[in-house]
Amino acid sequence: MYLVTAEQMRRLDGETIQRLGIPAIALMENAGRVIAEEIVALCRRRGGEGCRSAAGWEDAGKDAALAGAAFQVSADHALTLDNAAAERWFILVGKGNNGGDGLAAARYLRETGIAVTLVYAVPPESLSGEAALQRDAAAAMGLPAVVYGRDRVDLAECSGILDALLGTGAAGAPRGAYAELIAAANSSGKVIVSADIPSGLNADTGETHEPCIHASVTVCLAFLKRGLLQYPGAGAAGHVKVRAIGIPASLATNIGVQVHLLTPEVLHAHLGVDLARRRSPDGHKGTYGHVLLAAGTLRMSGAGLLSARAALRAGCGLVTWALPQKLLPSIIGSAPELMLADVGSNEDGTWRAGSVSELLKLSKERDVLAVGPGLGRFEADTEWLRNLWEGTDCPLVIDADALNVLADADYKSWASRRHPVILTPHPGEMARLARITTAEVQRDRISLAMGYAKEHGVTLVLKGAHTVIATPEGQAYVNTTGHPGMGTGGAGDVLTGIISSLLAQGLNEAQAAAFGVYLHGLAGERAALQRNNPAAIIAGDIIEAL
Ligand SMILES: NC(=O)C1=CN([C@@H]2O[C@H](COP(=O)(O)OP(=O)(O)OC[C@H]3O[C@@H](n4cnc5c(N)ncnc54)[C@H](O)[C@@H]3O)[C@@H](O)[C@H]2O)[C@H](O)CC1
Ligand SMILES: [K+]
Repeated sequence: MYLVTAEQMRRLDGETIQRLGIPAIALMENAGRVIAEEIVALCRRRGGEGCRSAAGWEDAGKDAALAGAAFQVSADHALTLDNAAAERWFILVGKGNNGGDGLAAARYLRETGIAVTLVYAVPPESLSGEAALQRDAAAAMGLPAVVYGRDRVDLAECSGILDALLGTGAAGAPRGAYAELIAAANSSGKVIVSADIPSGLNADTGETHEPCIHASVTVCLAFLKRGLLQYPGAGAAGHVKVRAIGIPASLATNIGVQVHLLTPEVLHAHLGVDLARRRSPDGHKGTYGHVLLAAGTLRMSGAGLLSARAALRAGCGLVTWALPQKLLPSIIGSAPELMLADVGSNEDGTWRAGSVSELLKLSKERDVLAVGPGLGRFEADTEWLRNLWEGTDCPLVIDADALNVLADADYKSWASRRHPVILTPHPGEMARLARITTAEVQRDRISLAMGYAKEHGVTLVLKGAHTVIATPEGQAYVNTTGHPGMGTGGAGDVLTGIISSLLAQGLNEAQAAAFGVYLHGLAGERAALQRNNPAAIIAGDIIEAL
């Protein structure tokens, strides 16, 4: 599934209308219809109607077939509601096409028997184009209408509100009547369904203006808008339903949309990942790759252990953990499946810059080098990392403290590598890398990750809610697995282990980063189910759930 910006949506809209010749009003009709369907579905869930209607329809079909009927008259199930008379919806209508969608939805809702009242944010005469056609159709159908500011309206006097004030054409914070209606809708305490995006949301960045609708459901039209996956917008959108309105998905490829929702389908069809993870019957531990991990200090030995164990659980054949000598006594025996490589250490258990020659030697017979978890900082660490960057002939995964080393270096001047680099920063580490604040990182994670990956020629995994994976070629994937309970010490170390393991097994950098992030989140979800509470999980549980 594609994620688009408002600008890309305009182009897709234009292509459909101009190149395919589908009239704009047809798209708007489809939009109105699917919005109405989602409102009916919501009313059904609320009224406890469940699947009764669906079963009834099926039975009627069966009866007709048994009776040998030549034709069958049935209600439009998606727009049928048993308790319609109990529903009264306000439709908040803006001046643009978002308002037009709302007007179309109002007509469909009225047909189900739901009482609807149009609440115009602007005088209806100011609507134009397709929205004006919808205004006239609604008026011809006799739908009651009020104009905000001119007529009295109490938004609490309804069972639900459709927010069709502002969509992808909005610019800046809602003004005037729009702002007042949004504030009134939010404080009404009524369920709110947003058409396309919550009004007041920046469709691209996910920033919420003051005020912004807080929806229970957002019926997103045609393609997911990036802002619905980025916080705080993702929180304001509630449950997001993406519904087709007649714009072919293939157009997104034509106009060069490069951001995808990370689903099994995208992993398989777009990235070419073998989700079944078949292993060859005559494979052996050498077949599945060997990870070299440089991690851990006396104070943070657990980080290395978590990465190493996660790598093994994710399926690679062998893991060698290179670690400071002082750590050895406490680690020996704690993970018998691992191979340990003593690279010496300073008195206090920290890394020695001289360990680099040993690492370079070890890396020659390994398939991946992962550096950083629990590494700490040490003297001449920039030169140490530079040597690994320039001297290793295998993919490199850089995490945690090694990212901070990188942030201090002018690494764009380092020799280019034949093999890929994957960086896995959390927002704080990303801020140091990009030399901006964490708030600036979070403002538009997708654009930032895409820009950084392209500029620096790395595959970037920007962690956090909806982790973003960006490739140097300009593709990006936004993850949906995982939950806030995974914000726990060591979860990132586990991810580094998983990604490194997948690289060792022969996946390319985009596949390993995307599939690794996806699996990590899925394992976190499974661990939360096993524990009965997301907050209770610890990093080790994620490994065991893999
Ligand atoms: N993309 C599609 O294929 C389809 C989209 N549909 C819907 O159309 C909207 C986008 O419509 P557009 O007319 O471009 O813009 P809006 O309705 O979002 O609003 C523009 C309108 O609002 C006024 N305005 C803009 N910013 C503000 C502000 N900050 N405060 C107050 N007023 C503002 C301005 O005057 C403009 O006139 C999309 O989201 C879909 O819902 C189609 O209906 C189906 C096809
Ligand atoms: K809206």
